[in-house]
Amino acid sequence: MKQDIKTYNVIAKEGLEIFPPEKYTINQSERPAALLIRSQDMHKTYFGPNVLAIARAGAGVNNIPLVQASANGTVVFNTPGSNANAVKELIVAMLILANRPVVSSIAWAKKVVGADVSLQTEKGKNHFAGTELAGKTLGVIGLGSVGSKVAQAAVGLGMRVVGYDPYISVEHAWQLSNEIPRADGLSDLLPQCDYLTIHIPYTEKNKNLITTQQLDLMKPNAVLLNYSRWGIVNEKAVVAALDNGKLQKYMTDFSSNTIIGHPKIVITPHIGGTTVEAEVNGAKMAAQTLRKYLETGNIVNSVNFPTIEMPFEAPTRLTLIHQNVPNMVGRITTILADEQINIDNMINRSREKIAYTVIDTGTIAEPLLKKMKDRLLQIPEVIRVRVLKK
Ligand SMILES: NC(=O)c1ccc[n+]([C@@H]2O[C@H](COP(=O)([O-])OP(=O)(O)OC[C@H]3O[C@@H](n4cnc5c(N)ncnc54)[C@H](O)[C@@H]3O)[C@@H](O)[C@H]2O)c1
Ligand SMILES: O=C(O)[C@H](O)COP(=O)(O)O
Repeated sequence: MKQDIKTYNVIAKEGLEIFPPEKYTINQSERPAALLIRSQDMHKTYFGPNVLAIARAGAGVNNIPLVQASANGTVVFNTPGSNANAVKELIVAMLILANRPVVSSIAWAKKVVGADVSLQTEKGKNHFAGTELAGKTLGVIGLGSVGSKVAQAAVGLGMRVVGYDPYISVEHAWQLSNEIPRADGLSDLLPQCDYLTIHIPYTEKNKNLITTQQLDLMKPNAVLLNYSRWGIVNEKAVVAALDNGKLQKYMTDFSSNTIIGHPKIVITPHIGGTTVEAEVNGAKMAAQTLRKYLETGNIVNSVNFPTIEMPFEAPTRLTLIHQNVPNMVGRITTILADEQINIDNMINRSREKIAYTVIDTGTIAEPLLKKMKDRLLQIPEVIRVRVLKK
């Protein structure tokens, strides 16, 4: 039977083409096997326990109720790094726009007409003097896929860059040149910055990471950029800091009624990852990850399940999602032994409260397969059992 993939938001066709029509339908069923989304607010969008997986084409997963998904046995994926270059390029543009009056000078130049246009523009350009980035200090909070690229690009622009990420991955640390010192904490970083850019996920812990106390530590006249998420920066504190002249400018991808219309705030409409290339990258990565999970049970790039990659070589594969409690493997394998089923290969991994077991076996007759699945599902801690055939 074909499996249906339900999409929300604009998903690039290059991603949808990864699902062959002989195996999949797209948006054809009320009971989809999986969802392919971008920023759709899944806290407010019902998805039933039948949904095996949700793939987020993009980085941020704060739009997905992860605890509920894990309890359902729904694996959630994202596409790390798929839009990092797009965000990096926009940050470079915003850094330049912060102190070069490009937009206002273009608007002015449009209005200068007449025979002496060249003379008039030459005279008027003095009103549009800016300042340069080279030699200024950029602080980067979060040195993941986006932040590490932003930091490297800023070094290329001649900026002095200081990074802060107490949880940096080894992979991202390798991508940073040794010209980028790491700050020990925000109180070390903030007083150094002429520009501060934030590239971290929205989590309970990161909510209001930048508020009055942190803004007070910043250099007078600094520029703050938030292309991470609404809520990481306290907007009321930012408006106060702009109004009392402490902060020069706030540039963000996230609009709200608190900041709209403020003369020192520049808002872009959440376009950080909105490039043709990033949308194609994200859609393809999400679709490939989903197909891998649906067809082999293997899990990569999940944000709520452990990574498991076991070559699918045997005729039958059982995948079990269960609570991470002692003796689960013992109870599962006892049932298989009872039913005289020989295990070819097996793997078990856990992540916080969830565990995942993959078992490969020879060919099993349908009635026995059904009996075994029913017995496995009777273990109270087992959330989901799938049977995959090669
Ligand atoms: N504006 C956009 O369109 C757009 C596009 C892509 C990503 N984003 C946002 O940017 C975030 C980061 O994206 P990414 O791809 O770089 O993710 P990532 O997971 O690769 O990197 C995030 C980094 O932040 C670090 N971090 C977490 N909490 C921190 C804290 N309190 N202080 C310092 N570092 C901290 C992590 O250790 C990690 O290295 C996403 O979660 C998303 O919300 C926005
Ligand atoms: O987290 C992300 O990847 C970005 O915020 C992009 O979101 P979008 O897919 O809705 O453009």
